[in-house]
Amino acid sequence: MTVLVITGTGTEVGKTVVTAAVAATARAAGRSVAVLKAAQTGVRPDEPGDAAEVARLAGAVTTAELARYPEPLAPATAARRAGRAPVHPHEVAEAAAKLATEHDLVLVEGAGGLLVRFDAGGGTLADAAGLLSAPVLVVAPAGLGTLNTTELTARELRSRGLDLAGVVIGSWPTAPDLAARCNLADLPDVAGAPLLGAVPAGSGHLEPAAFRTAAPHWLAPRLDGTWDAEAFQVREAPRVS
Ligand SMILES: Nc1ncnc2c1ncn2[C@@H]1O[C@H](COP(=O)(O)OP(=O)(O)OP(=O)(O)O)[C@@H](O)[C@H]1O
Ligand SMILES: C[C@H](N)[C@H](N)CCCCCC(=O)O
Ligand SMILES: [Mg+2]
Repeated sequence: MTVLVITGTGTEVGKTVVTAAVAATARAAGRSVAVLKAAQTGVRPDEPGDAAEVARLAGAVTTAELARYPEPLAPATAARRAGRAPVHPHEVAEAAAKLATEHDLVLVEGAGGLLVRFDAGGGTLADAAGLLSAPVLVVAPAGLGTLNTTELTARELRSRGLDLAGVVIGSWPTAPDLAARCNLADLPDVAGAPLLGAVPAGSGHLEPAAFRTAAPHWLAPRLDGTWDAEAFQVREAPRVS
């Protein structure tokens, strides 16, 4: 019964693909998994959201979404503009805690980066992680620019006393440039936490069966009730030269 909060250095960095990879890895280890998308923005009511995308790629997982706002904005802004109730951090925490009573692993995906606002009071995913005392996984881009945003995110987590489980690269290029290769060594340094995996670019477009077979090779979470960074491995990590 583990809750893992999955955030990123920003939007479109691969949180959903990484969430699917973690879910598929847990499923392959025989664990029951729930995925909670705290608030979905930028998706119409009839379209699949991030939680559905995780289920498509990872297989049988419970999905939950607390609110959906069609405009592609921060949840607080989208809720305000839609004249709808926002999602508050305590609601995210309560929903995750309930799912955790029924599943071995609960993955909570935010919207955009750590401090994106969910409500008019400035509530964020970081607040939900604090209420849950849950470890946080940070998804980061591979290339130039990622060191700054990863360190900012790590510092914010640390200043709140939150547990940074580690960093996962959301999309590792087929032909990594010098910055990407150097970042394999620099990311754990600036984050003060291990690099726990790297999902190859294009993986989100694999057939689901191929995704599920490959995912455990990108990262290896231990799912026995604790989150152990040591158990994650970057396999076949490219050499830095
Ligand atoms: N490893 C990958 N393989 C294939 N596509 C990827 C990969 N990483 C990211 N993408 C693509 O990049 C886009 C953004 O990825 P994703 O949806 O996972 O981002 P996100 O961080 O979850 O964004 P959001 O803040 O909207 O939740 C998507 O179109 C996705 O298909
Ligand atoms: C619409 C998008 N894909 C995400 N769901 C929301 C991202 C909000 C980012 C806000 C910001 O940091 O400026
Ligand atoms: Mg997403």
